Amino acid sequence: SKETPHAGRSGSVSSPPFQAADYSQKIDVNPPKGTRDFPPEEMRLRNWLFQNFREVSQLFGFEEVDYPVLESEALYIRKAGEEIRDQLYCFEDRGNRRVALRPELTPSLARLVMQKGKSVPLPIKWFAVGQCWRYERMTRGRRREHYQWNMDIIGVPDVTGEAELISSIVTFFKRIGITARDVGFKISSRKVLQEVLSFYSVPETSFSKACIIIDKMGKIPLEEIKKELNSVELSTEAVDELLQVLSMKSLTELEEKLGAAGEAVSELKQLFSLAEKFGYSEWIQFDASVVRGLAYYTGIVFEGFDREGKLRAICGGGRYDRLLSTFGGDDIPACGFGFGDAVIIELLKERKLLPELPLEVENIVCSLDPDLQGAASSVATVLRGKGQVFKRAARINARRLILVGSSEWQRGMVSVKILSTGEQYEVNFDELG
Ligand SMILES: CC(=O)Nc1cnc2ccccc2c1
Repeated sequence: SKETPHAGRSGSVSSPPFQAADYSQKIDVNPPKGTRDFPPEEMRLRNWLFQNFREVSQLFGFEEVDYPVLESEALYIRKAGEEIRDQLYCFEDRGNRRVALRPELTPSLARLVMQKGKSVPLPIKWFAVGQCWRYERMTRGRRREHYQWNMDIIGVPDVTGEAELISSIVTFFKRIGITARDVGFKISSRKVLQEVLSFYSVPETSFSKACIIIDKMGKIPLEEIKKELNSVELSTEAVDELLQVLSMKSLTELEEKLGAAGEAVSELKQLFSLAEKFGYSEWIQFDASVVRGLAYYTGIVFEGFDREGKLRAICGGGRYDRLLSTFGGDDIPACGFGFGDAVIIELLKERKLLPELPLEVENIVCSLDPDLQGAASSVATVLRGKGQVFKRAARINARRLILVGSSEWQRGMVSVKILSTGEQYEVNFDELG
């Protein structure tokens, strides 16, 4: 029997004549489960949000980068029990390669930094706004894609990196009308956990697993948390001590527990004093329960939260000094954050801060006479090309209607109407430019 020909298959097999698909059955006009379309109005809001992401990133001297949405699955195979791993949108492509739609941007950044190696001087300050994917059983009806704004600083070993990143997010919030009364940042360090566990000679491999389990606090019962911590070789004594430290909300309390000599306390104190200098102290608080749900964080971690407590975390980030070595590279200190496009829009809706973004058109050119279509096109072309005369008008926030009428046109004139004021005047076509 004749094999059905494969696309891209060379050789003499003749493929059947192209059959237009038979759409007697109407196709499903909705996008795939968990994904969104962006019709014009939604697209204007998205562009407004992303424009603010980009302008803040550039204010802080970050350069924009991007990576393929499809990456090798190997970038995300971490064995710390992360949710992001269980929900990987992965498959085998036609070349039998294991690939995945990226669930986050940081591994791609690490890959590119390694690829660039010594050719890029440090510190590297890159930002990206990219679509990320997860494959969830639709039982939860949650989205399978979202856009994430990331800013990362590579090559800065001290907490000035984290201080600058938090400052950029505060700057973003202020630009869109969010204040320190609306949101705050919970800040801690994974070195708190490390120093507690070091008292109990817990194996290094348990560290990131313990972080992922602790990140589930408040989402699953405490008994379950304790059991899972036991299962990664934490003794009951270690677990009790840990839970007691994680409930701390003041650095003074933490210092009494861990002492002032350790890196955890000294780095947090340094970060809080830098926050004073940046002028965002009112936005941040120490909260030892923050660990974040990504395995690779090694130091300071932070998350933006809504003070009314109705929404999930707005953004999150921290230091990840070991990520490059897990990819077989040399370690370079790094820190960064991710900021999703979903929760922030929910927050703006809640606070009645969504911007009014009407369709904006500078000029409307209409011919009053069917055989003046060509003339109207000439006018529109001139306006699209230069339109200097109207830039001036635009400065006074004019919205104009340019009318091409036969009598005016015979005198080489077009009439201009400032719609906001109703004022109308004639302009010589030759002077339009
Ligand atoms: C609130 C929301 O949409 N979250 C969301 C949606 N899609 C994702 C896709 C990948 C990773 C995280 C994701 C997170």
